[in-house]
Amino acid sequence: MRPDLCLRNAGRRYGLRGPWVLRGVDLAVAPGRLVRVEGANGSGKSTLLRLVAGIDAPSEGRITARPARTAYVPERFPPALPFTAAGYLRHLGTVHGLAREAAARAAGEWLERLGAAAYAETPMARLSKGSSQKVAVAQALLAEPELLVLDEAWTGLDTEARAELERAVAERTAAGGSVVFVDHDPRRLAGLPDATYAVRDAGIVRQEPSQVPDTSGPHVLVEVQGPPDGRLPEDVRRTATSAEETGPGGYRLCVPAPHSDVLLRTLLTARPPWHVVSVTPRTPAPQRQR
Ligand SMILES: Nc1ncnc2c1ncn2[C@@H]1O[C@H](COP(=O)(O)OP(=O)(O)OP(=O)(O)O)[C@@H](O)[C@H]1O
Repeated sequence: MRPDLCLRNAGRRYGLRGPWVLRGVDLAVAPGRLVRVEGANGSGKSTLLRLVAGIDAPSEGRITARPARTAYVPERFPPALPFTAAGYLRHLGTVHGLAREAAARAAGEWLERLGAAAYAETPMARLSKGSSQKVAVAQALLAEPELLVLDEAWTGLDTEARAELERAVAERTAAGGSVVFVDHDPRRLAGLPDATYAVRDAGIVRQEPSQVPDTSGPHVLVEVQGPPDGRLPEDVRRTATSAEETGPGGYRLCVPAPHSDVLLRTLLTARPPWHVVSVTPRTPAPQRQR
């Protein structure tokens, strides 16, 4: 099992005498964990994420056990690169260690998943802001990162691509990857993070988990049947907003719609596999998030 990524007494300031943006930060991120970072404008969220991702080094303290396959979506992506979208992704794929063919395949798959296949051969400098953001997201997902760091990565994406990125996050954590993210929308992945930290006064403060799970946004109800003494897989318990026992080995799960694919795959590939009795949208249908 991969060790936790750890920040130990980490501090960062810009310039030799600049004020400390972060100081004395201790943070551990375990495999498979989803961590949200929040805080006021200019509090140091991006600084913390750059340290976690290894884009920037701490001015003091240490960071240990960052996985080799770490990927990062920056808050601002440089779009004026001398590549086409697919060319850039193929290049990044090989930088991330993929063979050329695997990089080309992954580039195509992610452009397709994010709804940007039509722009594959468009020069990066000519992409719209939204398409450019899709490329920024695709480059991070290409090589199945063990640590994925997302700084406002949803900003600028259309509704479908936002949902796809939520699915990709669920896939990463289900596969044992860690995800650390900042998003201005408090509903983003609501109810799913294993921990939330607020950046405040140059430190981080762990936030208490909300007592009431956030059930806003589209959900689906999944009825499943396992062996009579079957325990729901841990990943399924974490992904579901609620799990009501309906009989020996039977459960009615309520799950945020973007995570239903991953939840179903986890159940169907469990040993022994679970039987999925029904999958229905939760009614009354909540308002679609815009
Ligand atoms: N490269 C840099 N050089 C100098 N100062 C910087 C640099 N990057 C960030 N800062 C300063 O560090 C502080 C924290 O910035 P940071 O971008 O980490 O905060 P943030 O919480 O992500 O902000 P926002 O919510 O506005 O994106 C700010 O005062 C900012 O001006």
